[in-house]
Amino acid sequence: MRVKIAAGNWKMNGTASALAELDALRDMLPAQPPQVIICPPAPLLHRARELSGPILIGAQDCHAAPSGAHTGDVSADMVADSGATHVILGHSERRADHGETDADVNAKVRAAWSAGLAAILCLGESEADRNAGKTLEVIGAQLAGSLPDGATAENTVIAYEPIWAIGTGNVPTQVQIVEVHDFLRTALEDRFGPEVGGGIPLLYGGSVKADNAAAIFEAENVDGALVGGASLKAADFAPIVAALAAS
Ligand SMILES: O=C(CO)COP(=O)(O)O
Repeated sequence: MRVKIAAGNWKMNGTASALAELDALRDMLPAQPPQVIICPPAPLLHRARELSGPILIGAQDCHAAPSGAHTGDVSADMVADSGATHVILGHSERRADHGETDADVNAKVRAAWSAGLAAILCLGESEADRNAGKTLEVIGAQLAGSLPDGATAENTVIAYEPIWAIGTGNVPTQVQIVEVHDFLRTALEDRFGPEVGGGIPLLYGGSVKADNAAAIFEAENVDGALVGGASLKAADFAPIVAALAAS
């Protein structure tokens, strides 16, 4: 059985006072929680890990190089040294804001694996791609280009995040979610074999809230969610964690 994962991406939100939400979330976890991962901004990683208890901590990016003259960047080793176990890579906001290509993301995933981190690899089509009927083509190319050989169920999580659904309240239909997740599952099984490809968790991300989470988690190949806005407050995120636990 695949691991279920509720991951929260705080993006560029939160200073030290926001860690009270992490503390509160710990107390709101269900008796049999899924894997819960909170990804705060980099300056909070150490302190987040100190108080997160059973909640795992992830970063939102890492550099592909192990060290060197890269002002402002953070290496995968530094992320691991903070106590984090995961790193989000290839998020559409980084692809847009920092011009990250599939090749860049591929190199970052390899750096993450070398540091012992699991990569949460994000893929997603734009609204124009979808309207042009190119969703699966775009997702397939991103998967092939961004995910290196060597992926396993332990070192990789894939998050499908349609760009037009992020922060907009526009959630895809269940049919659209199922189509992409089934496509990703088949692509992973074709490339890595049924055991490895069948074991890599697939998350949905984009406007997941307490009131739509349970329906999204019904799909066979949806193993959890990568949540932005609704992960910032424990009171908003805890019901999503509970819905996943009950799914
Ligand atoms: O981008 C996301 C998570 O990485 C999704 O963000 P929202 O949940 O705010 O739409």
